[in-house]
Amino acid sequence: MGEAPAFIVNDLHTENGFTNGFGLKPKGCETTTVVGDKTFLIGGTDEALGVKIYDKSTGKWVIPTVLGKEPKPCKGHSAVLLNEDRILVIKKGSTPDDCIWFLEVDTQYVRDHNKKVGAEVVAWSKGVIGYAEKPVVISGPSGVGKGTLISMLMKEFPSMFGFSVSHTTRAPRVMEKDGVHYHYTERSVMEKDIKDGKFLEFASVHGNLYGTSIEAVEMVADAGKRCILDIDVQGARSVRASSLEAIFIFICPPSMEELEERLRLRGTESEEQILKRLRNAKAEIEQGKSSGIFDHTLYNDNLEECYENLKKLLGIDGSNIANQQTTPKGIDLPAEHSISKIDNKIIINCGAPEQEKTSNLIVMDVSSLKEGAPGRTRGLDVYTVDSFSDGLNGVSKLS
Ligand SMILES: Nc1nc2c(ncn2[C@@H]2O[C@H](COP(=O)(O)OP(=O)(O)O)[C@@H](O)[C@H]2O)c(=O)[nH]1
Ligand SMILES: Nc1ncnc2c1ncn2[C@@H]1O[C@H](COP(=O)(O)OP(=O)(O)O)[C@@H](O)[C@H]1O
Repeated sequence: MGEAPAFIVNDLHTENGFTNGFGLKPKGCETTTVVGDKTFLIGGTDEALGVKIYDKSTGKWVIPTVLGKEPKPCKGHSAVLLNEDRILVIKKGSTPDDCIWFLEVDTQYVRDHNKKVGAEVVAWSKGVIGYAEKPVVISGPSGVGKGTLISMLMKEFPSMFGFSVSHTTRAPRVMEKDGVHYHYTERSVMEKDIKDGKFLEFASVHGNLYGTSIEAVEMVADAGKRCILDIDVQGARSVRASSLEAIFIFICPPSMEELEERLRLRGTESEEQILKRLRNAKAEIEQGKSSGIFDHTLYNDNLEECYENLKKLLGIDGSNIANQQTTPKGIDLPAEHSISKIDNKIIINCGAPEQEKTSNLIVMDVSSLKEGAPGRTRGLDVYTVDSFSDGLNGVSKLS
């Protein structure tokens, strides 16, 4: 997902315009954005979304570029200039699950490559913007019960949470499945992927390499679920320093003796591995308590109590679960909307609010927009406000 789409253009330019179906005649659903001498006309056909450029200095239209066939075209999109090189196209998806998509167009690329046949729009991104809550990072020493608590959470709220499946060089345990518990991988392969920038974080833990790929986190986000990461303290530190905004929870054992007993009863490690894990546990607990990385510490003495406390932290405990959505809700974008930009905020005006709706303005804050994996954009903060009179400073913040 999120790959830049291939653009195959065959002899497009004719006297009358374009023969590939990208006439892009103004039909009310195209938008134009001016960058210097160039006017970028963004429009859709029944099959895809495309950009056509009018060059004022030559008085000519240049070859249109296909942005992509996803989301499936349907009426209603608009575009706004993000900065001098980028146009953000806001596009309504064709199904309620699609919510809003954003496609980022690298105008520099379109300008430079508009004469090429078979070019690719490199900086093309898309994303479903929804209410997905901040990812949850869970750390703690081996045997403390992280996996057990996460399984309970995923079992009770299967549509709310998604697990970030890490990569590791350690061998699978008897009951573990490749692609479910971990992606089991060769060290050389993982090291190359790390070099290629595919990992959000990685660390050497108990003698093996572990890492969270950007893809692992994005797959959960793309499914509209809240991402759970089970990673060690070093990994948590790296995520803290990354662009991923998360909640950091450290799980502590009631005592070292209890931790040892749990590890031994689990029966998944060799004696040598158990001793190594217990040695590492002391340092991990010290760092977990004092590093300032973690927002919360939970003691896992009684499992049920600890689980209830975890749910409380995540705002899904018994007292307010009735008000919680079990699936993230997307932001609805009406076909009729207007778009404008004020500083780092893009404001989508959805018209007068309907009775059951409480808000009519969607604000996309692009001030912390960051590049994600190739072809993706992350860090777009989206929230709604009821009207301009509310100001733009965080009423009903959604993500
Ligand atoms: N930094 C980092 N740590 C990870 C990752 N995945 C797992 N870990 C940590 O690696 C440690 C060992 O995990 P594992 O081999 O499954 O053993 P367990 O903790 O005893 O169940 C644990 O502290 C995990 O939290 C990852 O992607 N990144
Ligand atoms: N509160 C608890 N009391 C007793 N045993 C527990 C508790 N929490 C977890 N366990 C058990 O301890 C072992 C280690 O738990 P696990 O979830 O695998 O830890 P981690 O993922 O942190 O390494 C498992 O056998 C699990 O059933």
